Amino acid sequence: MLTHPASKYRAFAPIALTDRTWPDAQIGRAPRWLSTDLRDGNQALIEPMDLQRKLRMFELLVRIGFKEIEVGFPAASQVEWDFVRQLIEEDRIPEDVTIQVMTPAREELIERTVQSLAGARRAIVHVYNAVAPVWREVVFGMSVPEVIALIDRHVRQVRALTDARPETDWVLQYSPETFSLAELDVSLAACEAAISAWGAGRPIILNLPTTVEAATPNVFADQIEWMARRFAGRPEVVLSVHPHNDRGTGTAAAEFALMAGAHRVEGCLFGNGERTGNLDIVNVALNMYVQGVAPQLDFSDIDAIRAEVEHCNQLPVPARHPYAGDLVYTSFSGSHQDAIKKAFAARREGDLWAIPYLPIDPKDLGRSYEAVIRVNSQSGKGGMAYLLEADYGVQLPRRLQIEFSQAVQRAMDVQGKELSAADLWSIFCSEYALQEAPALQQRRIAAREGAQGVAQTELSGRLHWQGREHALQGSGNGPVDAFVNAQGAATGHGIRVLDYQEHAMGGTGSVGGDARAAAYVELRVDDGRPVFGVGMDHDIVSAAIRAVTSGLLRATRSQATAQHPAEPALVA
Ligand SMILES: CC(=O)SCCNC(=O)CCNC(=O)[C@H](O)C(C)(C)COP(=O)(O)OP(=O)(O)OC[C@H]1O[C@@H](n2cnc3c(N)ncnc32)[C@H](O)[C@@H]1OP(=O)(O)O
Ligand SMILES: CC(C)C(=O)C(=O)O
Repeated sequence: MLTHPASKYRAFAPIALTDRTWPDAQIGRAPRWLSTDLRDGNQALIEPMDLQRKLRMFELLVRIGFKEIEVGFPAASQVEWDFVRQLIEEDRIPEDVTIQVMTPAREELIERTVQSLAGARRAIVHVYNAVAPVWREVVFGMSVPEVIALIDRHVRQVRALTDARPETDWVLQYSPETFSLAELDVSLAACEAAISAWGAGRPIILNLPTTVEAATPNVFADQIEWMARRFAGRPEVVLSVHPHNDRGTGTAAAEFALMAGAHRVEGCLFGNGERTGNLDIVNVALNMYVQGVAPQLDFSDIDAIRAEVEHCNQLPVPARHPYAGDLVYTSFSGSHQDAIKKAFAARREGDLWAIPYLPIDPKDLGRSYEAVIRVNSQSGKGGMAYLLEADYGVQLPRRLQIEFSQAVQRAMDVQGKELSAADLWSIFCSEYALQEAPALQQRRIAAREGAQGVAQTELSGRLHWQGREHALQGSGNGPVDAFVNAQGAATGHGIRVLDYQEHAMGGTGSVGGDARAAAYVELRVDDGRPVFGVGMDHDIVSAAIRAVTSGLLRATRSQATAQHPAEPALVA
């Protein structure tokens, strides 16, 4: 790269429009949309669509709700011609949909283009020619007056050919190609030439492209406002824009252009198109949607639409693509997951959408919440807890989440890749000894009145504990207390319950397939550090008893590790 890029590249000159009004405007309703997937999108494909793929794309665009569809460049190839003929002859164009076809301003191509539309109810003939200096000087070798004369001649030709076919309702679209790079007065003169050759008062679409993005999108907005002022009060003129994305600002250019007075927007689904693509219509439409404006296009099943577009274009939509990529509703990082989890818990039916890090409800686009949170080394306790609750129905107390996240981090350090909900569940089951913690056999529980009329619980049973069968007997102010006392007496450990929580189980917990209840107990054993135990069983008392044995098992294991630490691993 150059140290002084100014020696090779020139800054785009700003537009002299000091009284611009567009920065204060708001987009309050959907524009007219034109999909050019079948033309500009198609001409950029490694392998342009065949008839079958073109038809699938057309039908998809109709289902989404496009009312104007550029179906091809009929003079370019047999497939393009045949497709236009197929749509017309097989009566495949819905009543409320208008097809558009494109031709350069070249006599023989215009003739064939208009012929291709024979029998259409309504059609837009789209004529273009480049108007910017490099094209005038280098590509065509034409002066400005010659360019204007060329437009006049070719639009008159379109008029004569279409007037001869009155059975079709004709609209002309004229594009000063390379508008973004051209002098505004030349573009204006080109547009005026097209209007007068087509006939003053007849419907015409003036389509202003950023054929190649050349400046920041505010400059394009200035260009559009400058042009819009010249056509104000002329209802037959529809001002359309056709942004590309060379600077990565196609979406901003389209939005600013709408604020600056454009009525219509051309683009492609997911931004397919020449080079870095055409404007991504899905992006602009859904940006509107999340501002509360109905875009009049239906993306309720975004994944099915994406799959169909990928099939037709034979190009993938990247994982980070706005609104549609695989990963765009997924958070890996702990603080994001924590905020999302809390906001979902606080959300009530009918609330405005206000979930941190999720600008749109994925369900509106047919996405589930499943992939919203995924766990890797950047994740914290909130994400793990969310996945275990969503998939296994366990509602882990906050301090247990903190304890468990350390076990997950250890697994992550070894494995170094993403952990699924099933992976987390398996770590959870082994960490809390859910399979190993024994149940109390031959359990008997009785209530009796103790001293001063205080209710007491008597508990007895048999517990298989560390290779031996213990006969347990204890009393307390409830079954958990009675069991703790009984187990402490039988095993010789001093056990204190610091916290106890329980809940009925939803989800599909796979420990004890019929588990209906979960219990979490925080214990201090023999004055060691607090540890959690977890139990799941068909009733809450059995779950609580398992939780205490799980906690005791973990505490005694960690005491053993502290007394006999493992040999330090050898570092290579
Ligand atoms: C920005 C856009 O997306 S515009 C749309 C671009 N889309 C496409 O090009 C896809 C379809 N195109 C095609 O199939 C072909 O390019 C066709 C059928 C249009 C033309 O093919 P060809 O006649 O072989 O011309 P080719 O594409 O090589 O080059 C363009 C020629 O047309 C000339 N030309 C372009 N516009 C005009 C015009 N208005 N009047 C006279 N000549 C013109 C160019 O100067 C060049 O001529 P040259 O070969 O004498 O230098
Ligand atoms: C509108 C037409 C001419 C176009 O595709 C472009 O300029 O990018």
